[in-house]
Amino acid sequence: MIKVICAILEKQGHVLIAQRSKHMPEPLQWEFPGGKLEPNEQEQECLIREMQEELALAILPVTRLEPVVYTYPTKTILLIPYICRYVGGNVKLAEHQEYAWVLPQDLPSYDWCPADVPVVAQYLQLKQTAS
Ligand SMILES: Nc1nc2c([nH]c(=O)n2[C@@H]2O[C@H](COP(=O)(O)OP(=O)(O)OP(=O)(O)O)[C@@H](O)[C@H]2O)c(=O)[nH]1
Repeated sequence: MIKVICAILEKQGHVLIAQRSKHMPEPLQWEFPGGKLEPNEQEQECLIREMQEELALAILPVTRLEPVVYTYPTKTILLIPYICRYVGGNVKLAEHQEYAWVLPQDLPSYDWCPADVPVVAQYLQLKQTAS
């Protein structure tokens, strides 16, 4: 099973989401940015590296959410989300087609990678409980 770490990056009440390019698996679907855990890498370390490589952003992982297992036709992934704090930088896209800073309540209206749908639900549930 492939472990994928993704960031729910919060900044000023908005959350960063990214659209996969048409050349990537799951083309044009939206995701929480991140990537595959490399051998001998800690989850938080992976996320910090991926956010720098893919978006030129410095972040700090804060809260680990419940991982989601999802089976695509050719692979099974374990998607591990972290709520993250923005530290610095301006978004510079290296791989994605598009990005957006969106209000939490608008998250469900995007065309998500299927593995992310329960992550969005979990995040909104957590926000509701916290407020
Ligand atoms: N980064 C990220 N990947 C996700 C999410 N949801 C989801 O299903 N994935 C899947 O997890 C897999 C690994 O993500 P990745 O960004 O490192 O993968 P990739 O296939 O583009 O990388 P690669 O070309 O280096 O193998 C992809 O198949 C991607 O579609 C998500 O929210 N964030």
